[in-house]
Amino acid sequence: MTIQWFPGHMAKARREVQEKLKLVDIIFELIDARLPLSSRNPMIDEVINQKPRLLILNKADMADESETRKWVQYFADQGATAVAINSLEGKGLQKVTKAAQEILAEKWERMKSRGMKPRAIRAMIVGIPNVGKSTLINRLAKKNIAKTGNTPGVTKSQQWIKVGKEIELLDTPGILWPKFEDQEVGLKLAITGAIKDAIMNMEDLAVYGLNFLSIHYPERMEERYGITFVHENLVETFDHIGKLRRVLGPGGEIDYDKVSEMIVRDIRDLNLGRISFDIVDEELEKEALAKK
Ligand SMILES: Nc1nc2c(ncn2[C@@H]2O[C@H](COP(=O)(O)OP(=O)(O)OP(=O)(O)O)[C@@H](O)[C@H]2O)c(=O)[nH]1
Repeated sequence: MTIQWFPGHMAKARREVQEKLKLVDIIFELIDARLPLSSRNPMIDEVINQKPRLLILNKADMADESETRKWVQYFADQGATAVAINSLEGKGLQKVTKAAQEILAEKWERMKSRGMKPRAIRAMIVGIPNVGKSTLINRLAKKNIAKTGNTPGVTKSQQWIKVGKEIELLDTPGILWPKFEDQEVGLKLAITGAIKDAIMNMEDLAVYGLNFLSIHYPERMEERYGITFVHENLVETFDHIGKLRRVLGPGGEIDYDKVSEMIVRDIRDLNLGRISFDIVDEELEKEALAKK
């Protein structure tokens, strides 16, 4: 689904999330495990305004496991709880309930001490488009209540989905816009398929992907494309990959558009293995530099 995020749409999306905030005890902020920073809404802290939150790193099956572990620790160091899951196959979902209970444990104790009856934790899922909100809701509901790819902004009455005895989840997620301001973030979102290809140049994406691989995963690049770096003259690199993978036009010439598409597809289809595009050490370096 493509959403054009005009200022009016952003204001509306924000208002919709904030209206529902009153109904819930906790926000499940869904992010892409391959992009734990780039796939967050830039104004999320302001939007949810101190509401307790659990960070859920979805699509962990596609991310580099060692990076995901580091990201969970990174967030823990910042005092935030994060869990990694795979909504598509329903893996790790029990961590969501457990973490939500831990985050709200004190509040629940206080409620109990005031003689209030224990009740289920009320939660809502919030995240940028395509991050897997509907898939997770369906998984948690164990049946298809929320349709995948549903249209935002369609008014319907709120329904609560029971997730075991412990959690009640709003059936419609909050959809917020991704980060636009940073070109590299845009490339990361596009290469993982979070934003639509129509607005991205495939060649730019392929070149970004190859450069990223050469820095972070050179051995995988070597295995698939027989090279570990991107030649200064891009044509040489594309010629090499095109010949090796036989991506040729009708006259036997290299078809550069097809080579670009193939590289992007290879990355998205995990033909180069599980890749994380936000790298913890890079972020820590940036933070250290900013403090200087
Ligand atoms: N591999 C993998 N794919 C997933 C996972 N979760 C969701 N997906 C896929 O990601 C795509 C987007 O999932 P949706 O659930 O429609 O995402 P959404 O956030 O509801 O998207 P919008 O309706 O656009 O806001 C679908 O193709 C899902 O199958 C996951 O944990 N692993």
